[in-house]
Amino acid sequence: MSEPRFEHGRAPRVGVLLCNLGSPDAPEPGAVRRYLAEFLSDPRVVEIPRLLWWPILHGIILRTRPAKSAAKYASIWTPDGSPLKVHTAAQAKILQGMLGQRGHSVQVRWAMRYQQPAIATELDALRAAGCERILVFNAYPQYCAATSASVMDAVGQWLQRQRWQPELRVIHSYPDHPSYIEALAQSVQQHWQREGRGELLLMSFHGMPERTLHLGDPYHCHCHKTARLLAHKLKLQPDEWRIAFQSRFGRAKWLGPSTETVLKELGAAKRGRIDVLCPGFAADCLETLEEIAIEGAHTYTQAGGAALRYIPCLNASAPGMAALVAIAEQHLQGWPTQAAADPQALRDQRDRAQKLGATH
Ligand SMILES: C=CC1=C(C)c2cc3[nH]c(cc4nc(cc5[nH]c(cc1n2)c(C)c5CCC(=O)O)C(CCC(=O)O)=C4C)c(C)c3C=C
Ligand SMILES: [Fe+2]
Ligand SMILES: [Fe+2]
Repeated sequence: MSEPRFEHGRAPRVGVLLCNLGSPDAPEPGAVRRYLAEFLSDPRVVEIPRLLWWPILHGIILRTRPAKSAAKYASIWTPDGSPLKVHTAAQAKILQGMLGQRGHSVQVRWAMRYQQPAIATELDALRAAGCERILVFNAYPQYCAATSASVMDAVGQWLQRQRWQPELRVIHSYPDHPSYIEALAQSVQQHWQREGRGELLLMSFHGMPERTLHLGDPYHCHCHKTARLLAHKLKLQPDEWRIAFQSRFGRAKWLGPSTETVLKELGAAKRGRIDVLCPGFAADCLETLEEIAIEGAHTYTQAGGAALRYIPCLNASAPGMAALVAIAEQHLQGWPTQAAADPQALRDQRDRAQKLGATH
C-alpha cells in the first residue's frame, strides 16, 4: 500500500490511538465465533502450545461457546452496538475535544485489538491525516501481557509494513496514576451519594492464569496496587473492602480469590448490601454488565446476601475523562501539539471546539 507523501512546509501532526480489547460485530453466534476465534488464537491470551490448544479451541470451544456468549451479549447490547465500543468511541471523541481546549492539536482515534475497528486500519488513518508522531494509549489501567503487550504486537505488525514509520510513544498502563485513583474515588463517592453506602466495597478485576504471575507478569501486583491506593483514598478500614478476580476461563489455576467464591462466601455469611466496582475495566462491557451486575448480583442474593449494587466503570464520565486527559497530556510532553504551530490545525481545533460547545 502506498503511504502519505512527504510534503515540504506541512506541519507534522500528532495522533493518539486509544486501544481496548474488542467485541463481536453483533450479539449473534456467527459474529461471536469470529470474535472468539481471533481473540483466543492470540498466543498472548492462551499460552498453551498450539498443537495442544488448536483441537480444544476448534473442536470444543468454538462449537459450544459462541451461542452461550451471544445470548449474554444480547442481554447488554445497546442500539449503537457493544457497550465497550460505544464507551470507547465516546472517550476518544471527548479526549480530542478536551485536549483541544487545553491547546493541543491532536488527532484522536480509537481501535480494538480484536475485530473492528482494527489497530492497523486506525494507524493507517492517522498516518493518512499526516500524523508523524503517534501516542498508543492502552485503555487497560493495569499492565498485562494478554492485553497491553498484545496491543503492542499488533502495532509492531503494522510497523513492519511501514516505510516511513511514525515516532511512537506508548501508555502501557496507569495503575497508580493519581488522576485515575482520584477518578475511581469520585465515582465510588458519587455512587454512595446516589444509592447509599453498602457495608463492603468489593473490587473485582479480570482474572489471569496464576502461572503468569510466576512468569513475571506485573498484572497481579498492579491490581493490588490500584485496590490499595483506592481503599486508602476512600479511607476504608481493612474489613470494609475486598479484592477478587473474575471471568475464569479454562481448567488452569487462576489468580484468586475468585469473585464468584467471594460473593458466595459473603452471601452465606448473610451480609447486607455490598457495592462492587471493576477498576480494571476502563469501559463497561460484557464482563462487568453481565457477569457482575447481572450474574454476580444473582449469585450473591441466591447465597443469602441482601443486595449487590454495581458501580459503573469510569466510561466517559467527567472524572474518568479528566484522568484520561491528564495521562495523555503527561505522555504528549515535548511533542509539537501546540495548535499555534499549525494554522490548519488551529482552524480544525476551532471547528471542533465550536461543535463540542462548552460542555467538556
Ligand atoms: C484465556 C482466556 C482469557 C484471558 C487470559 C483474558 C484476559 C483478559 N481479558 C480482559 C478484558 C476483557 N475480556 C473480555 C471478554 C472475554 N475474555 C475472555 C477470555 C480471556 N480473557 C473471553 C472468552 C471473553 C469473551 C466473552 C466470553 O465468551 O466470555 C472483555 C469484554 C469484551 C466485550 O465485548 O464486552 C474484556 C474487556 C482483560 C483486562 C484481561 C487480562 C487482564
Ligand atoms: Fe477477558
Ligand atoms: Fe466473563
